[in-house]
Amino acid sequence: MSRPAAEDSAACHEKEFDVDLFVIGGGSGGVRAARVASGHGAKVMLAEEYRLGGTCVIRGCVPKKLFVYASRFRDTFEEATEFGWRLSAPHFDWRSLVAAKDREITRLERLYAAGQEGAGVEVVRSRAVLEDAHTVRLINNGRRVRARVILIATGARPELPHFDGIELGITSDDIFDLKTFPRRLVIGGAGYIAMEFAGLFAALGSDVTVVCRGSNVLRGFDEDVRQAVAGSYTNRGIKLMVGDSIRRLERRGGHVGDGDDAGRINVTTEQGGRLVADQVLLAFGRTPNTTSLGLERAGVKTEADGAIVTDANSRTNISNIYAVGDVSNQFNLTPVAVREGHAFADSMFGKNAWQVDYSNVPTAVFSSPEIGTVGLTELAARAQYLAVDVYKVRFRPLKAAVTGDCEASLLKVIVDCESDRILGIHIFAPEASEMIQVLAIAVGGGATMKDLMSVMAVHPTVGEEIVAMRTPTVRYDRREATTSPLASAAV
Ligand SMILES: Cc1cc2nc3c(=O)[nH]c(=O)nc-3n(C[C@H](O)[C@H](O)[C@H](O)COP(=O)(O)OP(=O)(O)OC[C@H]3O[C@@H](n4cnc5c(N)ncnc54)[C@H](O)[C@@H]3O)c2cc1C
Ligand SMILES: NC(=O)c1ccc[n+]([C@@H]2O[C@H](COP(=O)([O-])OP(=O)(O)OC[C@H]3O[C@@H](n4cnc5c(N)ncnc54)[C@H](O)[C@@H]3O)[C@@H](O)[C@H]2O)c1
Repeated sequence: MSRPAAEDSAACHEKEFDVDLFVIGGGSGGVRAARVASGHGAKVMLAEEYRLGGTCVIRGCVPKKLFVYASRFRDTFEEATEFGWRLSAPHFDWRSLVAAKDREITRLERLYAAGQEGAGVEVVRSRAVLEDAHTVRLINNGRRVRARVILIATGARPELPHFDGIELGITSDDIFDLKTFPRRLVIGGAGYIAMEFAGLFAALGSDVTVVCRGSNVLRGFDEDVRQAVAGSYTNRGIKLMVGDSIRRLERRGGHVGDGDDAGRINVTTEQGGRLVADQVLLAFGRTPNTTSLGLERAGVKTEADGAIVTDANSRTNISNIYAVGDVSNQFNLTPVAVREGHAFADSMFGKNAWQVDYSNVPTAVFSSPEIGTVGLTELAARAQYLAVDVYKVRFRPLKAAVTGDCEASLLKVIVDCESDRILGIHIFAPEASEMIQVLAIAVGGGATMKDLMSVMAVHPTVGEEIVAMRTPTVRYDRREATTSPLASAAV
């Protein structure tokens, strides 16, 4: 598609601007916004300082999921023998996995570049910073670009607290490219990244310890799911040190840069625990990329944590500057960044203005088994609604009957008693991410428990359990101040 010349495009009629839209950051939110805006006829320039595709493609969702796939072969090999297969001892080669991952993200990066080019977006490989509310400076060559509208889509980076020796740790940015497989991995934090990498590295053969500051992992998730995943990880040999955090890291020998990036690290925890690790993964959350971006020169307001303050249209306090994705630190998920970028571009440059609906954003943790969740947790529902029914079932998938796996899957549905509407669904089971994607359609559409029960099952599947629920396990009723166990289901 040919790009409209500056003089032809709507805003660049005003000759004071070089482009209609300047996008800072070529990650999930930025590339979507740039492509869609260009499709609406805007003259668009996008600056990316590292690699096109951003966190998700280069060092987030995609490489992580590839590693998760790799890790699941361990169970598959073991289970296969129960189903009659005879295999010679499988051997895992870390470097081959890293190389396969590199091939795929390079392919995706090229696709992203082609997508931008095909849409007529001018991509510049440079860090970009704001000079004022309409001027962006490219650090590579000092060029100044005047833009009618600026979109900040710079994402986030790993948050690092302060403790001695923290520089010996690595973050999720580094873990995908380690030269040597870490036989002993200590992980600080117990959120998404900690739990996903704990699970996958344990399955690949690492001895994993998670140091969790809180009383349980995955704060904010449904309590039953938190307990289920903690129990499952413990059964799989992952050590969970709850109520503790890392105090100090010290090198024990070996040198960084000697070709072996596993240097053996002594880890001391606040509770006096001592551990030895080849690598220490720091997974303490992420902080918005707003440092040295020139926001103060443009007058853009941020929160104390650096997040850009935006309204429901992703607009900042400066009327021509917008921000989407992790840089506004709300739902730090790829599909949210993408949708924010799309809504911004349609609303600003197309004929259809719309806003992102943040209710019922589904999410998954790619542990094994997975967690899938949408809507309110049981505790949140009980706080917000007068009467809540909780349907809960624990079961063993059919495959487990043959493999002898004793791990129970969990399905949980939270329902508003007054309207019968489903408020939340929480799953800890194989393929929970796939199930929750589809169930989110029902929850977002206002489905009731009666609707769910009326659906015919697909048999034999894991998902059929969710349409087979008939009686609530427990009812919390503040109208009558009662809590009644309603079913003796095996929970
Ligand atoms: C390990 C990990 C796993 C994850 N897994 C999932 C998952 O399974 N599912 C999910 O939904 N989400 C996942 N996420 C979150 C997801 O990656 C982010 O929410 C998403 O990438 C945010 O998109 P974004 O466009 O806001 O920012 P990003 O994708 O981070 O893009 C920002 C881009 O801006 C560039 N940049 C920054 N500053 C400048 C500047 N001044 N000039 C030029 N360029 C700049 C950066 O280099 C980067 O490419 C994961 C994150 C991590 C870290
Ligand atoms: N599957 C997915 O969708 C997926 C996967 C990975 C990451 N992400 C996104 O990336 C974000 C970042 O992931 P994350 O796991 O780093 O963050 P997180 O917010 O999920 O978890 C951070 C963890 O660090 C702990 N923590 C924070 N500060 C600490 C300190 N000083 N000492 C000890 N513990 C501390 C918290 O208690 C928590 O357990 C996620 O919130 C999510 O939005 C999503």
